[in-house]
Amino acid sequence: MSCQTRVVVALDFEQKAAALNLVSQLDPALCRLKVGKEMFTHFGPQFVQELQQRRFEVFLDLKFHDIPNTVAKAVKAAADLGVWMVNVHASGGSKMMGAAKESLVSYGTDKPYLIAVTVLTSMEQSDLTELGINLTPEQQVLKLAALTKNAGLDGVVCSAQEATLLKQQFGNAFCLVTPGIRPANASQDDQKRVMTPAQALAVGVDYMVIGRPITKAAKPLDALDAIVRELANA
Ligand SMILES: O=c1ccn([C@@H]2O[C@H](COP(=O)(O)O)[C@@H](O)[C@H]2O)c(=O)[nH]1
Repeated sequence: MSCQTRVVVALDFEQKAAALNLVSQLDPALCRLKVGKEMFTHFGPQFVQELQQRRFEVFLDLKFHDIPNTVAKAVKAAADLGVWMVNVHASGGSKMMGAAKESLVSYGTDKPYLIAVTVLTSMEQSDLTELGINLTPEQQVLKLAALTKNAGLDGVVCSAQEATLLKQQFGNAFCLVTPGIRPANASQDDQKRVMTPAQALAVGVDYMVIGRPITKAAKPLDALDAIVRELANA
């Protein structure tokens, strides 16, 4: 996998025109795009289709978390939309994840990657404690990743800080998708478990989701280029 295609640009914009202005300057051979709750709620499946018509592979980041039947149907709808990757919350449990996986069987090799969110990268120890979880973020990620692996999903969303442990435990084919990527000196914003692109590459991350360091930069293309160069030189 080339270093460039590890980058998934998170399109979190209020205005579709602003998102498309950035997209029109991007090369689908060099990055993928992520559509999350904000833009999907504003602009719906049609926006995903517009990106796909521009030849981008899309990660639909809606983090489904509901009863098994509902999640299975939502995941199937994402597959019908032709997305490259879709996700659910691992904390929805094995039955929910198993139903999601089952809903993709009929798509054969055309199915999207199905991954599960472990512990959000914006969360730290105190956030888990507040929820009554008396484990470290790393222990909780490991627990939810094991559940995900046993349910037969393709991988997890985690932070790059857990990548070494997860690759050791579950092997290289278990896909690790990591938000919380911040170039050195960039603002962390609300992210807590962060790493730089070069550090994330070194610990074996498969895909890096990067939003504000690119989309809020004065020159977004220069910011993306700098990240791509950092990865190429790592
Ligand atoms: O644990 C998670 C899961 C998803 N996200 C999403 O990734 C991007 C990150 O954007 P930045 O601007 O680079 O912080 C965003 O769309 C989140 O919804 C995450 O950050 N952490």
